[in-house]
Amino acid sequence: MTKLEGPALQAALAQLPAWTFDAERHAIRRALRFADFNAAFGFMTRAALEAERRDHHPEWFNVYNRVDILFSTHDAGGLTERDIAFARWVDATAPAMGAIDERNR
Ligand SMILES: C[C@H](O)[C@H](O)[C@H]1CNC2=NC(N)=NC(=O)C2=N1
Repeated sequence: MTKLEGPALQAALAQLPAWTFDAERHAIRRALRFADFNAAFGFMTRAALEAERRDHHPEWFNVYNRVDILFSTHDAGGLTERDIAFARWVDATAPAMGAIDERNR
């Protein structure tokens, strides 16, 4: 899987307005907030099963109702289409489970 660079990277990021690009990590981040720990962990459980299915795993951090997600393809040293695809899954799944973006608080 090729690391996304240049115009291909810009085009991919343009499809993911809810995510921020971390240039240092060559990764994307999204900070979610749920109603409570149960809702946050429910999302994480679904995401964990999805990660296993994809063989593609997030770096993430959870405290109570917050889930901070970072996607990067470790084997490629940066962002690939696999991260973009999983980010789209998060975008389709998290709002339906009550998530809102942490910065909108
Ligand atoms: C052996 C195994 O398939 C690899 O280590 C996979 C597992 N999950 C992974 N997840 C992520 N985010 N990046 C990887 O490079 C990666 N590699």
